[in-house]
Amino acid sequence: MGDQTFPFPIISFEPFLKGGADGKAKVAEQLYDAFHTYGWVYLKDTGISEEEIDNMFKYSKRFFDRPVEEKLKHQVISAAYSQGYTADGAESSDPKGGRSHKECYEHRRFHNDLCPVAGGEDHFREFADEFFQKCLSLATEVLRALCMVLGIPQTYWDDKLAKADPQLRFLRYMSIPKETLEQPGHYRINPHTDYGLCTLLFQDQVGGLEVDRFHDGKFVSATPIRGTCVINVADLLQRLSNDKLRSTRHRVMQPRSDPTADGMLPTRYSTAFFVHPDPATMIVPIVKDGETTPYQPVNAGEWRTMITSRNYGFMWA
Ligand SMILES: O=C(O)CCC(=O)C(=O)O
Ligand SMILES: [Fe+2]
Repeated sequence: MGDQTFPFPIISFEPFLKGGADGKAKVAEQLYDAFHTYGWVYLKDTGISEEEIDNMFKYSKRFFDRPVEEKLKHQVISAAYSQGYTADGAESSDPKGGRSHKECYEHRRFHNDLCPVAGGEDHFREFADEFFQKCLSLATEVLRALCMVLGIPQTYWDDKLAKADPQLRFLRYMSIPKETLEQPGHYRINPHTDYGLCTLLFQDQVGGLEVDRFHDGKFVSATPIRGTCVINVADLLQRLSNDKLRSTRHRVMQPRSDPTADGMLPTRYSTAFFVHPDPATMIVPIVKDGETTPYQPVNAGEWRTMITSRNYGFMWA
């Protein structure tokens, strides 16, 4: 299947942020349709500008350009506390043991001790706190929009997000030989679903992100579009919505458009914001009349620690 036509909806969020009741309802419907069909949407006019995104990537690059010994001082040390740096290949959600060639820096608003020291040379921590807040505001509005179509009160998320501890993840996919990625089991990031409520994703212009839109193993390119933020449903929202919203598999491969002249893949940067609710939240499926559910209620905090331990497992084995 070629993807000449862009395979995902691009939705302006402005009518939700600034419009009246009709505008809000329309955006909520559009989001619901996209999340129901694909689990995946491109949002524009999010309130986070192109300049702010460019600036965020500058901070990210400066962080990853630090010497590896320094980055390792901030290494993630516990699953309940997934905060800090993971080096190339250190995290993988592939049950078959696939290798993901990336480095990450996870920033959270609580338990911040592993963060690079506040006021450091480029004020990375202060910057990350600020960007985190912008992402949290946007995510809160997106989740509120979904209340309108899921038939739950607008206030539903208030207590679940007040003490929520989402995760802002800066990623760098280092430049590696194209040949390396062509070996079986090697990825920039292996196919996976995210495991919080939803994820905001900002990507640079390199490309390579792919999505299994209809859960049939046929991945299509989620091409970068400047100034947009990709939003995807993750496992907890799928459970909560009793499968009405789909947590969609995705991966990062070599960009389809490329092969580089010297056989090296270009460095790629992306930044994800994984929206996890307050760890005390119970995720109880919303089951409408006449429906059944395959899901038991789960505690969001235990769920997160369980999956984080699995993904980072061997670091602490
Ligand atoms: O880098 C990307 O575009 C995707 C990252 C991702 O899927 C993740 O970190 O869960
Ligand atoms: Fe992901």
